[in-house]
Amino acid sequence: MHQAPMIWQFTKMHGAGNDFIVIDGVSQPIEMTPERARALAHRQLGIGADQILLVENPSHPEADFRYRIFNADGSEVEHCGNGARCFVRFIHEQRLSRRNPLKAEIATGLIILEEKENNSVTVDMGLTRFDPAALPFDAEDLSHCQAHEETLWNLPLPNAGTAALSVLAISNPHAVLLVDNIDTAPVAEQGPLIESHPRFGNRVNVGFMQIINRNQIRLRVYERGVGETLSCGTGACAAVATGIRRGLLDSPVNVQTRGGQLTVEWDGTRLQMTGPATTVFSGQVDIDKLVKDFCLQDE
Ligand SMILES: N[C@H](CCC[C@H](N)C(=O)O)C(=O)O
Repeated sequence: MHQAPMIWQFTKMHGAGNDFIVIDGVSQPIEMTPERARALAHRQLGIGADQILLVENPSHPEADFRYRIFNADGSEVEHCGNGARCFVRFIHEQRLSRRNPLKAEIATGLIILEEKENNSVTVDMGLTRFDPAALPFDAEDLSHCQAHEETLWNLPLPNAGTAALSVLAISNPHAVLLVDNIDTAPVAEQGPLIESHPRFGNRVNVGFMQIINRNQIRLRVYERGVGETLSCGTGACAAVATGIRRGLLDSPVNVQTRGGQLTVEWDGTRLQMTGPATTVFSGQVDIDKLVKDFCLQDE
C-alpha cells in the first residue's frame, strides 16, 4: 500500500551569513536523524545550510522551547549562537509564541533570547567553562604557558607548525588562536587538523582572531562538522572571552566576521551576544524522497 509522502515545512534563514534550515517540530511530527540532516544541508543535493535548527517542546520546566542543532555533517551539537537569534525570530514569525524574551533549552541548560526594537536579537549564551575537561580536551603532558588569566596550549600539528590555543566551552567546544591578519591566517591548513585532532574528544570549532583594538576584533572560524563559515556566534563569544582573559580586550567587543558584525559583552560571568537574524524563504520538502535520492547520489 502506497504510503503518503512525509512533507516537512521549513524556513531558510541566516545570522550574519551563517545559514540555517529552521524546522518547526512543535506543529509537525519531525524525527531528525544524522542522515536526514546531511541530506537537507547538502549544498547541491539538498536545500543547503551550515546547520539544521529544530524547534521542539521543552522538557526543562522553565523553558519555552527546546533548541536542537545539527551540523551539515549530521552531528547533533550543544549550541549555535547565530542560530539562536534565528530561532527566536522564527518562533515569533511562525506565531509559536509571542513571549519576548524567550527561554530555550540547550544541552547544558537555558539560554535567553530577546528580539530588540531595532530588529537585532540579543542572546544570553548560558554557561561558559574554561577547564579543558569541559570540551573535552586532553591537555596531559602538553607544553603550555600562562597569558594573564589564560592558559595557552602549544599543540604540535603534523606538517603545519605548532598552534598556541586557548580552549573553552560555550556549551560547545572552541579553540581560539591569535593571528596578525585573518586574511592570511592558515585557516584551511590548520583548521581541519585542529578540528579533528585526537586530543579533542568530540572534535572542536577553531577560531582565528585578529585584534584591531581593545574593543574590536576580526574573526574567521573553521567550524566543527561544517568547515569555514561566514560567521560563528559561539566562536565570536569564545574569541572575546579568551581575549578578555588574556588582558587584550575590554567588553563590549565588536566582532567583524565575513558575514557581518556581532557585539559580544562579557562580565566574567554572563556572556551576551547581539546581532542580526534574517529570514530568506520558506518551503516544503518530501524528506524520504530527498534522503533516497541523496543516498543514491552520494554513494
Ligand atoms: N559547528 C558548531 C555548531 C554551530 C555553531 C555556530 N554556527 C554558531 O553560530 O555558534 C559545533 O559543532 O559546535
